[in-house]
Amino acid sequence: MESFTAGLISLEEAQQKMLSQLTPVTDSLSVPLAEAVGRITATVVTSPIAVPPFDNAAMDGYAVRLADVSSGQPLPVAGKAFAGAPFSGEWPQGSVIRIMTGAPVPAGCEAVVMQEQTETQGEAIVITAPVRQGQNIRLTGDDIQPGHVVLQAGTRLGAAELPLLASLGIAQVRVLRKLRVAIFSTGDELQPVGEPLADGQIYDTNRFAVSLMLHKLGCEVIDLGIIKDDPVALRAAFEEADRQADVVISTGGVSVGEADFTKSMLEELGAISFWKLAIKPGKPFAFGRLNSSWFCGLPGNPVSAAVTFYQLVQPLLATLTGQQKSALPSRQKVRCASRLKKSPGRLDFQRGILRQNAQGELEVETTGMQGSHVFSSFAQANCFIVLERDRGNVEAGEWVEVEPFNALLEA
Ligand SMILES: Nc1nc2c(c(=O)[nH]1)N[C@H]1C(S)=C(S)[C@@H](COP(=O)(O)OP(=O)(O)OC[C@H]3O[C@@H](n4cnc5c(N)ncnc54)[C@H](O)[C@@H]3O)O[C@H]1N2
Ligand code: MOO
Ligand SMILES: [Mg+2]
Repeated sequence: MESFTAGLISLEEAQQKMLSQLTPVTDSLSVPLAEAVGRITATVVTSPIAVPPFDNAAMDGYAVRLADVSSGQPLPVAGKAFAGAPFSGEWPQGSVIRIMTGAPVPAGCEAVVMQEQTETQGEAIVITAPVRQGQNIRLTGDDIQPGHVVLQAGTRLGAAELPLLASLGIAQVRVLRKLRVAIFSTGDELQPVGEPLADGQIYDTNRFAVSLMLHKLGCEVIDLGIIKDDPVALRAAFEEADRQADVVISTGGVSVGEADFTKSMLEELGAISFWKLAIKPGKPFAFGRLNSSWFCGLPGNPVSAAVTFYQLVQPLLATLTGQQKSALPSRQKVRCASRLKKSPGRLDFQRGILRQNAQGELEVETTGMQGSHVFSSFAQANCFIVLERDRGNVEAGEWVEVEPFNALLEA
């Protein structure tokens, strides 16, 4: 292990230290379903009704009584039941009711026979297959009973959850207030996108990336812009961000250079929880507490900023909103089709393309240059290749762990 990586804390230790300090927000509001996409439930949601709300037919066919069927005689059709227009008349013994899928079954119905298992004889039908008690009847409440918990608190509402609530007639849902996240990037060299570049300047990638990911995660973003590498300006930005936000995220200036003031500012205005992790990229990530907000100092290199956002800020925000499903991504082992360069000492998040090879097996290939300033190879990737801290170079054909990107990084 390289000596200058010896004192770095592991990603797991950092995540544990960070997440164990957090208390989820509880302020909530009630919003209409159509405005709830991406929001997080503040309470459990229970069903006000049974689903299905009445016994109904699962097939187009005939509602029957078993005693009538056993006679084997042709059975006259005594009426019709449609979804939305139940049969309401008298149902004479020795007859059947024509019924459509979703229609309430008439009182006394013991089975629904699908029409393909019948033959018509004038005004009557003959059943051509055995009939079982209860067949093709969807019973009241067999999906959901009234009062049943359909969503836990801390559930992100998306295209599966919101239609479920709609199916229960729930028009409003109680959700957590949005987290307020203040962001700024630091660096004398940074220009906002859309401005011409002067000598020595580069475009501000990180604020754009961080803001975009925060919006995707349903946060309210307070964008404080680009802050110069100047302690006075930086202090003002820290204080303003702390006043306004639950979480403050800066990028850049978190290493040890002569224009890197982020860590000393955090020490001066708050308290550092940890700094410097055994991960690559993202080593100088800093986490701590300001007056009334949590602070994450992301490294300036754009891939480092994106990786630390993904691996640390994402679970932080999930925990602050009490989310049940862990935001920590899952990993799997696949064969690596490329040779990978790696020095022991840090857990490496290389960028890869996970795909099926000609034999139908999953394999991963590198996206090429892996420097923490090389955003182009990040943009081609669909997964991280996660290489253990002590591991050295990887030869083609070796097994590696991959972590497919979740929805945060996918289009
Ligand atoms: N002597 C050492 N030097 C460095 C170390 C170290 O351990 N010892 N760590 C290196 C690592 S690892 C990283 S990562 C970087 C982190 O640097 P900072 O967080 O201090 O960031 P800056 O110095 O401000 O910038 C680094 C790099 O990234 C560019 N940058 C910054 N902000 C943006 C932005 N918003 N958009 C696009 N690019 C940005 C900046 O121009 C620099 O090129 O430190 C290493 N050094
Ligand atoms: O940790 Mo730095 O992000 O290796 O480039
Ligand atoms: Mg620096």
